[in-house]
Amino acid sequence: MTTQLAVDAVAVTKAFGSVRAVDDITIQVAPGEVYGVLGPNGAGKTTFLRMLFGLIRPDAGTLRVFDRSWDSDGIGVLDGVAGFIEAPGFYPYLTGRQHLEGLALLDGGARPGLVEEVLDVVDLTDRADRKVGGYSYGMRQRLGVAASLLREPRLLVLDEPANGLDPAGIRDMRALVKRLAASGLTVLLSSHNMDEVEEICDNVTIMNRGTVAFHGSIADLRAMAPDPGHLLDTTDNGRAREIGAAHLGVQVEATEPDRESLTVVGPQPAVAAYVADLVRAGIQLKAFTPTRTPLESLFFMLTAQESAKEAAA
Ligand SMILES: Nc1ncnc2c1ncn2[C@@H]1O[C@H](COP(=O)(O)OP(=O)(O)OP(=O)(O)O)[C@@H](O)[C@H]1O
Repeated sequence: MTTQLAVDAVAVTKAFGSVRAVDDITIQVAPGEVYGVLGPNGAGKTTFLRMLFGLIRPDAGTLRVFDRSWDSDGIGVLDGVAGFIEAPGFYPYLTGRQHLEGLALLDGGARPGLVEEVLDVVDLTDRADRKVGGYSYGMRQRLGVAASLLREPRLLVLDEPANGLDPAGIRDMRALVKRLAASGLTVLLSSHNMDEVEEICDNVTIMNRGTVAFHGSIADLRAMAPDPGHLLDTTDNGRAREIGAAHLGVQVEATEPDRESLTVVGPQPAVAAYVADLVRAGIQLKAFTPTRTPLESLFFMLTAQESAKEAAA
């Protein structure tokens, strides 16, 4: 028995003039999973999602959603699919509830109680009768998700849902996506934040300049991640470097460009042993802070190398 894929995009390409925004991308999303499309600005994430929603057509490749394609099924592709590209738009003078009731009417009417249900899911019940003009950005994003849920979708597509949110808004949005995923909904989301994708996704495609830089599970990604790095400043950085040179498993170097502090890279136990040796040698730590997380470093490595090559050229 074959499982019908929620999204089955094979060798999809889209160019705008000389820019290949999406270049031979294959993305397959199984039902029930949370799939992340991760990449820096301009990687092609939104272009891919716009093709999925039929807003633009691919130049090449095939794109099927629950086994339907734009060519053979037209708008039927979007049966069971909901979401938004970039930020959802609302009328500031209408309340959250009025928006949802209006949208439900436009969509042919919602079953009784559904508006209340989706308001509850996105945690907006208390604010439902306030005008959207007074909503925070995070509340508007959540209202956008509520509007999508009115269609009772099987697949929810979100384009950088946490973009522009403050830390509390980011936390709430991630919690919401996790709740939706736990309810069995398939979620495809784009992001440029590695932590976000690690926290909420099962599988990920990392895009860079239209192409796939990595494709696989979050566990595979973690296995590829480099050792964590720390910025270290001590009362005697010269001696700290010498002690580092004698320590197997850690790399201690002057931090570029000013070389005033040290960068320590290595697996956590080796770094802890090195720091303990510094203390034993009477060297005091003035600063010891993590630089990028291992996954952030990996994301940077996967996506920055090509950009750096182009900049150099
Ligand atoms: N309608 C368009 N016309 C011309 N170029 C476009 C168009 N849409 C996208 N592009 C270009 O295609 C590339 C990919 O853009 P896209 O918006 O898909 O990236 P993204 O990964 O979503 O980035 P961001 O995180 O900034 O939204 C960029 O170089 C962009 O300038």
